[in-house]
Amino acid sequence: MESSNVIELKNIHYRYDRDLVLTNINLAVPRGAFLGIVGPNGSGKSTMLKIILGLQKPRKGSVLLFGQQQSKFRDWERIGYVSQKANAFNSGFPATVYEIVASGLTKKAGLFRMIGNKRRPQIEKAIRAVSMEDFQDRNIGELSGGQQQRVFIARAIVSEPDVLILDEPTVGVDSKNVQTFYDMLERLNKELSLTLMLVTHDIGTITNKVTHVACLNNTMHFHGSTEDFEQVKDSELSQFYGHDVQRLHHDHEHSHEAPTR
Ligand SMILES: Nc1ncnc2c1ncn2[C@@H]1O[C@H](COP(=O)(O)OP(=O)(O)OP(=O)(O)O)[C@@H](O)[C@H]1O
Repeated sequence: MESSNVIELKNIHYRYDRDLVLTNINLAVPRGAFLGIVGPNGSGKSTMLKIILGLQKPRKGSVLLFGQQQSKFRDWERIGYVSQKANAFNSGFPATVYEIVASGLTKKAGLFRMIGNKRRPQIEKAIRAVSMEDFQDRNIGELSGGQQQRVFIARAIVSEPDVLILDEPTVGVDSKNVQTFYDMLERLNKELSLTLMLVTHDIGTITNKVTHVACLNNTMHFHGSTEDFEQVKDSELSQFYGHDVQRLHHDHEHSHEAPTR
């Protein structure tokens, strides 16, 4: 039977040149989880994602994907990825939303290979999943940063992966749309049973969305369920970040409290 963890890192060490960027990293992502990875700038978050994706090779430790050693793993279409700064198009970029999403089906062949009409329902389903159906024929460069990011998520899920990995997807999303963006991710996680792994600085916004949290600062300071994360004291978090952090609490958290009188 396949492992219940879709991704596992065991005792990972990584350095680019001199200093260790990642030390003794252990992480297990259960099937169906929505994991938020937080940490200060330069703490190794993107590097950890690149190791999972096989783009960087760790000095020490092992990576398991769906229970299989990464070196033997071939089903890369099961893992969708949207990199940082994926949405940096200028207004003249000559491709429509539909074409960009369709290109997710021909990753090896490049952006503009023609795709037959029989794939149309699959492409339209991915566009609907990110609520961009009204913009299907628009040029990508004419959309806001947040809308472009949705299109890149549709491109990453059009091949129906089991896991979607996102590196800071709310960069370029204006603050009033961040919440609806996370609502959409929560919907993808629940309705499509898509395991989500997301690097973010929005620690306050994510704690009422994600099921698991990982706090990384070269080593793994915390990794566990959101309920357990709620028990981590704010003072410990500030210590780990090196500055004050604001953490919003669950909306429902106080509604269960007994009235004081
Ligand atoms: N290609 C590279 N060559 C050398 N050092 C690198 C390279 N990429 C990243 N680093 C260094 O590795 C460390 C971790 O970088 P990484 O991008 O993984 O951090 P991050 O947590 O994703 O940061 P941010 O939140 O700023 O995106 C940083 O000190 C960075 O300067």
